[in-house]
Amino acid sequence: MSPSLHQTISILDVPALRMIEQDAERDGVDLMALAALSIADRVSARYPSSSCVWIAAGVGNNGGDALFAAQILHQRGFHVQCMVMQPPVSRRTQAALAECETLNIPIVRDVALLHDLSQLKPAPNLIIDGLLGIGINRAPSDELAGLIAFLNQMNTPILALDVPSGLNAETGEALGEVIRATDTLTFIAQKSGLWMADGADCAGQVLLADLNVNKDAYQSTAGALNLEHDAARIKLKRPRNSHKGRFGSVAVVGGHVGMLGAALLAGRAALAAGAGKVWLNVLDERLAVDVFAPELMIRLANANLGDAHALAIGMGLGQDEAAQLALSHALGYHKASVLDADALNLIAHSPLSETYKTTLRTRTLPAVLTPHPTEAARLLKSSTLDVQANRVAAARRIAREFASVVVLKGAGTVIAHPNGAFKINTTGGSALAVAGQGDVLSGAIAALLGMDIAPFDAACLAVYMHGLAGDAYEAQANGSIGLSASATVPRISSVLNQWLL
Ligand SMILES: NC(=O)C1=CN([C@@H]2O[C@H](COP(=O)(O)OP(=O)(O)OC[C@H]3O[C@@H](n4cnc5c(N)ncnc54)[C@H](O)[C@@H]3O)[C@@H](O)[C@H]2O)[C@@H](O)CC1
Ligand SMILES: [K+]
Repeated sequence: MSPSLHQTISILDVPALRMIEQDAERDGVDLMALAALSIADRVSARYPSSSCVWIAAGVGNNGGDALFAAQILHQRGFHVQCMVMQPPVSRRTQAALAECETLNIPIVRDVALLHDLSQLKPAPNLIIDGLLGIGINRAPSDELAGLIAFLNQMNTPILALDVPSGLNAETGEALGEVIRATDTLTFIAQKSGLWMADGADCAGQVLLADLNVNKDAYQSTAGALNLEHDAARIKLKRPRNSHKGRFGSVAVVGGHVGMLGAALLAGRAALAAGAGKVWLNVLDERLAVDVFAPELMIRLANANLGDAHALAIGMGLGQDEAAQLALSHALGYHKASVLDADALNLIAHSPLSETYKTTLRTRTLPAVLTPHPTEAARLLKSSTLDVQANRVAAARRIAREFASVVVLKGAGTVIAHPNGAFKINTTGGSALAVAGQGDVLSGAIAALLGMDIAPFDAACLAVYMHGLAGDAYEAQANGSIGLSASATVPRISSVLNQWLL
């Protein structure tokens, strides 16, 4: 999707959407009519009125949106074919169906007839999915699942209404068979499930029809999409009259025997993201120089860290006693810090675990923790499945419990602030799902922290830029395979420079 830049696009949860629905009803605002008009306008803008549109409607108000849109499209001359497998339970949807009947819009009511329908000519140019919206509360029944599977295999663009049917709007979890949409036209506000977990693959291009609802009074979840960031841009702009001392310095603490690569990647990424100076404080004493990045200054893990503005701790750190001492040493400096990998594992489970937690909780400047789902599960003493089942809730809980900014990586990276605010990232894809990308991201976050960008902003911006680097690769390579973490490093500089133009 390409939401307009430099504005906050808020995410609402289902209770907030329900409140809006009730308030609109009380005030006599017909949101369903507005939704139907926005659907019809979207279709009219993309397809000539000679097009054939199949419209699948469910028993709830999602089906009502679809059936009222069917009427408008029919009146505009589109060749409309509705599918209503079960009698509507929603009063408005019942009324919409009755009006479709009055207008003699063809309606298929028996799933067994679908096979015949697939033989119909003309074939559809577009399928509109109004089967299930935010009211889904169980996996689609066999009959519904059959219809969803049938529509998915039609090889026809699908416009999902509000949410692809079968998807949990908040968690992004597919509850069973789920519509794989080309586009999703979502109403009133963004939903987190459209951007994460299965939603990242099922929602397609996400478009927002806000139905003119003023959402200020309903921001219960304090969530938003992670887009570009004007405040950080000001900090990153470089006057001609500059010197390296103005751009902050970073120390990477990690790189135990056999795991030096992680520290090297983080260090190189910090340089690529604009850090003025970067040290590698490593546990493997044998590393004298990075011949591919000789500007990295190498010293031992327990060396003085007082000269660094920001620390990246944990990349290839290991978990032995030396690693624990290095973590204690680094945390003792109370610098702006990003903690990843083994630093997180040691915080979750080690003899010094409670000490580390207390240090994090008593910091004046929150640290940034960057767990992947399994590391998040260790921090929460739960399971990876539980974390993935509600990524926003997991990220917010870690942020609260550890008084830290949290970057929960994965499809739909969640950035959570200890005060409950969160963002869901809108860039990046499977190109970044390879070894070493976490080290690159941590290095980039540390570079921004070193420039005195606030932890939550630094995390949001680095995640966004890292995702853009992945997207640029996918566009260039026509696919997501083959981007190494090392090759991502120079792309971080490219996207930052382009963004600062
Ligand atoms: N919230 C709002 O203010 C607005 C909502 N609108 C639409 O209304 C939708 C929400 O309407 P509803 O609350 O009626 O919810 P849905 O249209 O999602 O449907 C809920 C109904 O489906 C049933 N159901 C749930 N899971 C099922 C399953 N797996 N298989 C079969 N049936 C299942 C439920 O028992 C309930 O009867 C939104 O997604 C949106 O499309 C729009 O009209 C615009 C305004
Ligand atoms: K839907």
